[in-house]
Amino acid sequence: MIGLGLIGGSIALAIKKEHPTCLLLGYDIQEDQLKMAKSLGVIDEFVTNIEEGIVDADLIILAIPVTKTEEMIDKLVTYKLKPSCIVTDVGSTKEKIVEKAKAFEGKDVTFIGGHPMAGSHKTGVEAAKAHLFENAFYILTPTEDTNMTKVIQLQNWLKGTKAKFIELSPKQHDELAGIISHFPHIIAASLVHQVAKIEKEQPLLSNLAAGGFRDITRIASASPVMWRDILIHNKETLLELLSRWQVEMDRVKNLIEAADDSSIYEYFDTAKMFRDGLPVKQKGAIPSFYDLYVDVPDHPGVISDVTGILAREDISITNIRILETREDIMGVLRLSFRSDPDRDRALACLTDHLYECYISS
Ligand SMILES: NC(=O)C1=CN([C@@H]2O[C@H](COP(=O)(O)OP(=O)(O)OC[C@H]3O[C@@H](n4cnc5c(N)ncnc54)[C@H](O)[C@@H]3O)[C@@H](O)[C@H]2O)C=CC1
Ligand SMILES: O=C(O)C(=O)Cc1ccc(O)cc1
Repeated sequence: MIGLGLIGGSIALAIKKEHPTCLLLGYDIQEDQLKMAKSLGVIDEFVTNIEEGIVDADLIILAIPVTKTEEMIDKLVTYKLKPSCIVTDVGSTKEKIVEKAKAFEGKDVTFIGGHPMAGSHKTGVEAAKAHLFENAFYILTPTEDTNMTKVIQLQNWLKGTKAKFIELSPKQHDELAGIISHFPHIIAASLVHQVAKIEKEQPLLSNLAAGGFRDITRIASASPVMWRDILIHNKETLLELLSRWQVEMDRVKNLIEAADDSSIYEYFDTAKMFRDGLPVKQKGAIPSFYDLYVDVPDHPGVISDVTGILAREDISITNIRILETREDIMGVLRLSFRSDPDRDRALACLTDHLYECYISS
């Protein structure tokens, strides 16, 4: 595993769960992440020299920022890898990476681009969870020349993620991920900038910034290094989306200037209908889509504290499960709810009580 942050760590845990006898070696430019990964049992051993780690590897996973992934591919191409080795990545963009990986062609190495479509605004191996990708889509971008046996082998390595594998072309991936993931991160950061600027004249503002503002800007707390790289990689898609967004904002501006009440109502109503109809809310969706994960300290009474908070708010839990509790580290509670709004309310009130909560899709 090259890169032992949130995603590398989570994938390593998921692989180890399904393939307990494999030897999992880790490499990272931050030695403290490596030591932490080893002491948390995320990897078996770490190496401080990449070549030493990869020489015998059946599978190499790149879990580093996307521009660094390109640089790493340049480096790996110059090394002698084990015959039949699979190289994959987890980067949030695919076109540039898959293009770069064409350099493996003609060698006995298969590169398959990958992107687990779940995560969090947190970084670092301490935040890694084996169940992070459960029920999430995991996009693979094999090319026409990719041997399908290798794709199946890779899916088998990654089985413990419990993700749903789908295949897309790198171009389609970047367009879709641009719309539903990359662009919202720009909007979230820009909303925060707007508040930060106005706060200079209105110091009360950030104290008042609660509820909806916190919900919509959670992702602005994500890693600036990672998002800088994603914007650089997906430039064309994002510039196109920004142009469309400006048109959309002009439309809203006109509606407000004209105090056009029925059109303003329509604006919110059609957005609500579309959002409420997103697949996670369709009947028959897997109930675990309404799961909420809560980090809890490993001490007695914590479960009744969490359930008590929800009971006082009249929020019903349909299932509760304790995941991966080990001594001395945080445990994780998986709470299931009947609906998305119930889960949203639970997230808000548990966060108010200082519990770290996250949704894994
Ligand atoms: N954070 C998220 O929610 C998701 C992130 N991704 C992708 O996963 C990749 C990793 O992101 P995270 O794990 O979230 O970030 P992270 O910041 O938690 O971890 C990245 C790790 O890579 C290491 N690193 C950086 N450059 C390196 C290099 N040249 N060689 C070795 N190690 C290096 C860092 O020291 C760090 O430990 C990124 O490409 C990101 O686009 C994909 C899905 C979700
Ligand atoms: O925190 C969130 O909700 C995210 O959006 C996580 C995320 C970040 C990057 C990805 O490529 C995929 C998922």
